[in-house]
Amino acid sequence: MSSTPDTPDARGGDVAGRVDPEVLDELVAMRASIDNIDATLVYLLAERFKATQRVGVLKATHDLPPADPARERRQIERLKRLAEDAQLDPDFAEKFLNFIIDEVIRHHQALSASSAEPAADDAR
Ligand SMILES: O=C(O)C(=O)C[C@]1(C(=O)O)C=C[C@@H](O)C=C1
Repeated sequence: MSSTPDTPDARGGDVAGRVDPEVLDELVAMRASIDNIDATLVYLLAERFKATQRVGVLKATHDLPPADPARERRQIERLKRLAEDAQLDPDFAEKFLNFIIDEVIRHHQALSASSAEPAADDAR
């Protein structure tokens, strides 16, 4: 099942039987941690998209442009500084944020387009 992390009998997957038990133990422990981190990322992204969905509705309702490049620049500079402090590659942080923002802008554009469509009753 996709939401089930590795079970003990699936320990190590491809490398089980090919490495020392201590190495396998560490690999399995690190994979358990990775499973938790990936789950957290999914929850965090879900919350972020809930917030941006609401922003998209506000923008569509009040005729605001889907993208705000100045806000994006400030966010990217801020996250690059945070990434450096956290020893994460700042270029990767920038690419990751841009990937998410591009998706958000697509959602905003779709909302604006659908709110600009005349309602069925108005199409006479
Ligand atoms: O803050 C906004 O205005 C948003 O629409 C959110 C967001 C983002 O995902 O961070 C997305 C698009 C904008 O260009 C800027 C930022």
